[in-house]
Amino acid sequence: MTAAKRRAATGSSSSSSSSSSSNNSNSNISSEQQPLQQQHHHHQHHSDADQQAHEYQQLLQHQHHGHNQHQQQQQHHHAQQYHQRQQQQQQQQQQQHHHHQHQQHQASASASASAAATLRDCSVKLPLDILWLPKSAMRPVGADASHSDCILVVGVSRPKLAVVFLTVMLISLFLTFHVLYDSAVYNIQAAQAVHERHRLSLAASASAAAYTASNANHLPVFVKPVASSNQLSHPMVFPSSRVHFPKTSRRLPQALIIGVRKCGTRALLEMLYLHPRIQKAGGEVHFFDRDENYLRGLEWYRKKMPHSFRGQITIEKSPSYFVSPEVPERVRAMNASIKLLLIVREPVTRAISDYTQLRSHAATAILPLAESNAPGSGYGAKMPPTPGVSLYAKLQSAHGTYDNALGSGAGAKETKLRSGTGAKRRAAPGTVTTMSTPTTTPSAAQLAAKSFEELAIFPNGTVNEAYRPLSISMYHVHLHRWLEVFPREQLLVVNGDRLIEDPLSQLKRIEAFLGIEHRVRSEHFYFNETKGFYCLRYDNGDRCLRETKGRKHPHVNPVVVSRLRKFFAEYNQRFYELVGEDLGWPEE
Ligand SMILES: Nc1ncnc2c1ncn2[C@@H]1O[C@H](COP(=O)(O)OS(=O)(=O)O)[C@@H](OP(=O)(O)O)[C@H]1O
Repeated sequence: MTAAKRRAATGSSSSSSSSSSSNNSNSNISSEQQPLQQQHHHHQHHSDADQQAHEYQQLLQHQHHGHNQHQQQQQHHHAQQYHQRQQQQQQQQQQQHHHHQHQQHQASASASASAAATLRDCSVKLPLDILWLPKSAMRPVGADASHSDCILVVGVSRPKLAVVFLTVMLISLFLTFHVLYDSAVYNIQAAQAVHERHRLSLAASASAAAYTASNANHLPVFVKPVASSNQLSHPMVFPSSRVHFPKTSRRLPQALIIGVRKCGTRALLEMLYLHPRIQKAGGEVHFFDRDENYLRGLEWYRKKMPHSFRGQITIEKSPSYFVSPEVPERVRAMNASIKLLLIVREPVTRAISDYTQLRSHAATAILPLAESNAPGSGYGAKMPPTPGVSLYAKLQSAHGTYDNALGSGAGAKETKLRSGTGAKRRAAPGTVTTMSTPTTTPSAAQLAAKSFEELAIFPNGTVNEAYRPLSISMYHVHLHRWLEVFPREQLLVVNGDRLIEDPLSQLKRIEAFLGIEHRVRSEHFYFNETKGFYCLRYDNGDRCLRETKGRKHPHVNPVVVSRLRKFFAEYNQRFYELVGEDLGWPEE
């Protein structure tokens, strides 16, 4: 279209050069001469504007038939006469001042004429030409049924440039929309967070007042009343209507569940997560107890943490922290004021739970080296442990391989990461593994066949204290190392047996210990008869812990249980002394 316009714009100059070709178009002369004659008569009644429009029409028609017109002009000089008449008529009509309708025609025709003039100047400047033209400037192919007087003409002279132009426009639009959308979503989230904090502060003040009034003289042991100012130490709503939007980020944990394995560490974390001020790491990170993780540095650890708002507490749990000697110092190096949660259970029950888990994964487990390496402590051994070998040394020797023996959860992950050879080490059922003591180490199948009684008690009746499920239950040995590094006030002992029976009592203690308001309520729990445990109730549904939590334990001979309880009585006393609380575990 633009090319056609260009031709129209340069029509007058090209007319002479096209005269030779027009000579070959004599057949068209009479047919085009007639309209010119008709125009001659017609123009006597037309305004100056109409004449300009016709002039422009002729220019456009000239795009297609210019050579014919010029031939016509050359042969009959009609065009010259026509222009002379036009000039005369213009003068007459200017003097007569035509009525308003004709002035409108004049305006549109002038625009068309100026557009035609502009074509000569601007046709190469922009890839897009947009023009309003009088409809008479077009020659419709078929019958014209429309009633409008003007048409919009868009021409693209440089399609590639036009495409680039449009693409840039679209990208700009998209980016603008994206920024607006992000900002809207962020504002909504921020407003919700501010609202939630405001609600929390109101609830905290109300509950603090009520609590002080009714329970001032009945504070439970180890629970410190928490000042409300401490509960919301980072106000985010400013006095004016200006709001400081809270920002989420990954933060290093301010509290750790350090163990003990099989005492309810997962249940505890999930229950705490009911509290809006608690954020939890998804899995067990094992940062402090695995050198390959620890060497990756704190930034690696931080990136394993969930996003949290300022004022929320991030908690991670890795039960093996409790029994790993290097961990307390490493934790203190990260945060000397971190809060530690230690959940314990009656030691023999815990050992049986541990055995149950090991047995259920026996197909992928190996025997703890401690049992085969410790003098006289192998499965085939009939002798009791050598006197003089310290319990701690035995625990150390048992440590590395015990974790490899675990089939799932922390143990499974540890098998892969710590040894890197877990798969190779797995013994096929019925075969003997080729570990350091191949002749005495039983296969997984043999392991699975061993009863708890056989593993825990030697035939001579002495306790196999190097048996890992038992050695982990000697809580005071491990806790001693922690209390050498951290003050007692920084550690809370959670009663795992009570957590099973009455979760709320333990959660209230923990909320107070962490300095957060009481938000976990009895409505958050319901007892699931099928599972035999409390399950969690959320706004969007109920959830029990998976089947690996709350397994049915095998029947253990009561004589063995009694024997073990007597054995642990002394250790338990030492533990009570360390924590300053008697947990009342049975002694036989
Ligand atoms: N509410 C609820 N639901 C299910 N299970 C519960 C619950 N509360 C505590 N427990 C006890 O948690 C025991 C598993 O402890 P852990 O989560 O610490 O195990 S692990 O070390 O992480 O493998 C698990 O031990 P087992 O009973 O031997 O399976 C449970 O007794």
